[in-house]
Amino acid sequence: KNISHACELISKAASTGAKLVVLPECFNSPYGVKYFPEYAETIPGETTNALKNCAKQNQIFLVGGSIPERDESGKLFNTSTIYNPHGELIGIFRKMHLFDIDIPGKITFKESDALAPGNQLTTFDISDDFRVGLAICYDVRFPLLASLYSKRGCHLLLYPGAFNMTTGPAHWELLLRSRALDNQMYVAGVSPAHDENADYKAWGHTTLVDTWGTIIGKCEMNEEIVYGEIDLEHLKTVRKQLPYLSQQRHDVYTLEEKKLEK
Ligand SMILES: NC(=O)CC(=O)C(=O)O
Repeated sequence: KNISHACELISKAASTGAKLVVLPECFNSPYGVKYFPEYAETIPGETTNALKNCAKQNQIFLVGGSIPERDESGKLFNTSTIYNPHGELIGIFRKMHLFDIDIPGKITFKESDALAPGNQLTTFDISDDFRVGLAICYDVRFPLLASLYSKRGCHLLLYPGAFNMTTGPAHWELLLRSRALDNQMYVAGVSPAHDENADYKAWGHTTLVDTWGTIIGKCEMNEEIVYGEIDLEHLKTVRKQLPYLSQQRHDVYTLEEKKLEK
């Protein structure tokens, strides 16, 4: 049901002219450690086959939020898949920082009880001068990861993510706007809608922020498609007027990406 609903909404977004569509974290399953083994799929599998067809039929770039993935060795990951308008799988990203937190009386979550972390950054190009980077939810709290994407030349950073009713109101928007300003990039956080009957109650509030840190697309807690324009001229103008990305003191400090095994 979730997969076919996602495909309906993807087609709806594409029919209004969307060229890139992004789904939320864990859009095909409940979000919770006990659910991951039950709902995990291989790639290719039922969900990714449907997404592939959806991207092709609608001739769009599609970022398939995330799904619980089971790899060939049996390990589980929180994984996002990316398709081009021909329906080809052009990349995957596995959540790098697992959501292990304990706020007594509010929320305790330990993704690492079920999942393994990914070790690799993932970018894809929409055109010669438009590069997109991808990370998932808790990854937004790690500014060095976003800076590495900036170093790789990204213009837009996507975070399929499901914050909750404790951390969502406090941090979701602030983090998305911070990552946008840190790196003078467009940033989108794409959340499942709030479901009062779910074990994990998502904060919702899908949000798109521009290079200046302004929110240019947003919804509340209910299900909604959020639309936005990525204006690369605006990005260039802001970076020219406020050139702090090129004013970093790499003679004093530096950031290095390490290449690890998958
Ligand atoms: N669900 C997450 O991965 C992260 C989250 O809710 C938070 O950082 O807060």
